[in-house]
Amino acid sequence: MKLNKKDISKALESISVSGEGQNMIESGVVKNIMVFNDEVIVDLTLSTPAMHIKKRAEVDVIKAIHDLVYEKAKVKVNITVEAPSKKQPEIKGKPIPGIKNIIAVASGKGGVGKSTVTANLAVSLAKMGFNVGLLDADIYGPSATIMFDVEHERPLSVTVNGKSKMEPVQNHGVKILSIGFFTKPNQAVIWRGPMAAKALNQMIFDANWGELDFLLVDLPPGTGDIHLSIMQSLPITGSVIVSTPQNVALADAKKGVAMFRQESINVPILGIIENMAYFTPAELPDNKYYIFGERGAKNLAEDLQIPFLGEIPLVQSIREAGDIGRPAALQDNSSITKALTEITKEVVAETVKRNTALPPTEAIKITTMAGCSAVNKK
Ligand SMILES: Nc1ncnc2c1ncn2[C@@H]1O[C@H](COP(=O)(O)OP(=O)(O)OP(=O)(O)O)[C@@H](O)[C@H]1O
Repeated sequence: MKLNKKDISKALESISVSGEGQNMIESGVVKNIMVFNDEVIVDLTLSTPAMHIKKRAEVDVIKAIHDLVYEKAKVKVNITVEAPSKKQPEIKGKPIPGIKNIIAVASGKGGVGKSTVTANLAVSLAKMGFNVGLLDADIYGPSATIMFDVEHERPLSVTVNGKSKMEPVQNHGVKILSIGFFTKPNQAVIWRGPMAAKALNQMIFDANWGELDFLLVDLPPGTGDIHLSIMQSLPITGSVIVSTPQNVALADAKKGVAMFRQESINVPILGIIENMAYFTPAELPDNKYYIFGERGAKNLAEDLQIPFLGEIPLVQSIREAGDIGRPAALQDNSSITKALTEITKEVVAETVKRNTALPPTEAIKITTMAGCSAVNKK
């Protein structure tokens, strides 16, 4: 059987590129198609070295040609990886209409309070007048549903412009989607990179987020495959790293920084937040006990030349507030709320600085500054 190039190209249009919202032909991933009788050679250029993404691209091409053109075609797929050549941090992925800034919150080590910090940043931003979304991408231990007291809710399906979309659940002024909405409590879920990436892509691109000034993404701890998938499919404005001052946490935070700085990822780092910086007992509010060491994250920020965004003490009420689903930043005029507000202002200020230094794409413009004087800093 003699195949023709046009049919092959048409078949490849049925394959969508992860996170791009475009098909393989439109996105320019397919560099060349050669046809000799029943043999087809397809050259692809991908921007990610991740093994599972390369494998998926190859399988998708073979399947599309077999299903849509000729089931006995002999297909060969050549894949080259072209890492983005620019050294400058840059915004990647297709801008998501309506979402102005996407901030990834990462930690390296687990249990350092990344989700607690993300939840508090989200409500602080909402209190300042920003439109805020929170995407809980922590596939290993999603906790946003508990921290926002929406554990028993489920996102509804809505129709937007004829398309069915997932409506984020809303509480405390924040729109929330979490991998926790789709797993059963007490069930250990083992997500492989591609599965998790697919679920997350749906929560990002098939959700009705509406207009957002900030979408905070609570990443899983660590620096694995799933991070790579998220970073490379989303136009991430910048990342925030959370660490305790302890050496083991700092070592992992360093790996997190290295991951964001890696050439193929290259996401700007907005700064480091030191969580559990010291312990202050409620009955001795002026005493500080440096349980996990002193100034560790601050020193790390200096060493790596990354902005230090502030410190959060280890306080029982922060843990309690998270457990009852009312993040501590919602308390009126407490010293904790003030500390969290200051850190949030730093995050906004760094975002604005970052956006000024980057090309002004739709993905990174901030339009609402309501209530935030930090933006006029420096
Ligand atoms: N500053 C703090 N003061 C008191 N408790 C805190 C503080 N920060 C976090 N915690 C508590 O520490 C525990 C771990 O926090 P959290 O779940 O936010 O960590 P995490 O880094 O997101 O963990 P993982 O990503 O590994 O699931 C929670 O019980 C939380 O309430």
